[in-house]
Amino acid sequence: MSAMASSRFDVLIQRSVKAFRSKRLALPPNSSVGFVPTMGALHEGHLSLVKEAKAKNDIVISSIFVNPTQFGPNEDLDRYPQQLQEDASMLEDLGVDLIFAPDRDEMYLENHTTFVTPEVFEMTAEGKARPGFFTGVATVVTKLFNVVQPTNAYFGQKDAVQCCVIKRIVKDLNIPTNVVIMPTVRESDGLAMSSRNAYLTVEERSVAPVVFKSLLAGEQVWLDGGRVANKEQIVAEVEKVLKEEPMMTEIEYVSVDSNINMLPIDSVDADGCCLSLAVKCGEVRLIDNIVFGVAR
Ligand SMILES: Nc1ncnc2c1ncn2[C@@H]1O[C@H](COP(=O)(O)OP(=O)(O)OP(=O)(O)O)[C@@H](O)[C@H]1O
Ligand SMILES: CC(C)(CO)[C@@H](O)C(=O)[O-]
Ligand code: BAL
Repeated sequence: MSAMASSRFDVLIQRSVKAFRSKRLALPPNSSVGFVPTMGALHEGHLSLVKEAKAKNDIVISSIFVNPTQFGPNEDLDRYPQQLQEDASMLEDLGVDLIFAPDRDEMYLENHTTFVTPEVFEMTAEGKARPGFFTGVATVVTKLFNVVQPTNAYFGQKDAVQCCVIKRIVKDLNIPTNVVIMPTVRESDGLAMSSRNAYLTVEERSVAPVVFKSLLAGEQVWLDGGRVANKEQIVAEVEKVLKEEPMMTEIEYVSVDSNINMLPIDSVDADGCCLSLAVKCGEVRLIDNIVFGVAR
């Protein structure tokens, strides 16, 4: 993250835990605090979380931090999009009260050794695809919660397993924060908004909506079967639709799981499921999911 040598956002953005804490302590006592953690490069998906936080809380705080511990060795940590000034401007326009945007060294002191590992979620399809990812997420979110001390924290359904992980750490570690999950915001052609969509070429972007279309085709199998279907039928339909698009170069997984905890289920009855996938569109990894049946 580039150094912020004196900008008009100096009051809004706090870069150290110490400075942030003194601002946090100065907030009116008993104010409800809504918190939206992000990695920046904000889009309407993030902003939907901020708007909800604004509507339901006295104070809104957002964080912008590209968390190194959740990136695998061959992932995009060093080229993850960064645009702190633009992000701060968008958050200011929405009435965000404070932004916590620490440097890596501020969040992870030398010899940092304590990690939060939500082991069971390593068994999810996304957990298997990104070993260590959920340990990185759980660790940084625990740290952020300890710094920010939010009343309510807002996360997007697009990252379905992440939502389950956060709910679980809050429960397991007695963190006094209410976790709110918001629906996935999509482009008009159905593509789930994501900061990494910026990596797509024009051609890739034009075919990327097939991801959402394939999920809907999977749901249709379930609907056509009278809201009962075996997982294999659903997965086969999703894969068929994806394979019709040559620019979808690799299907990492298509998975049908419990819509409560994202762990595998045997069959998909009227209680529904979460149908999720990860694919490579060219070199860009896209994830998406839909829930059918009972809402999460
Ligand atoms: N399309 C979306 N709709 C709703 N929430 C979203 C959407 N995209 C991201 N979020 C949520 O915003 C929060 C911050 O996510 P993050 O900064 O990683 O953005 P991202 O677009 O998911 O990035 P990436 O492309 O790296 O996955 C998370 O809770 C995430 O689930
Ligand atoms: C929750 C989060 C901010 C933790 O780094 C990140 O995983 C994200 O942006 O979804
Ligand atoms: N939105 C989840 C963050 C990540 O993929 O690293």
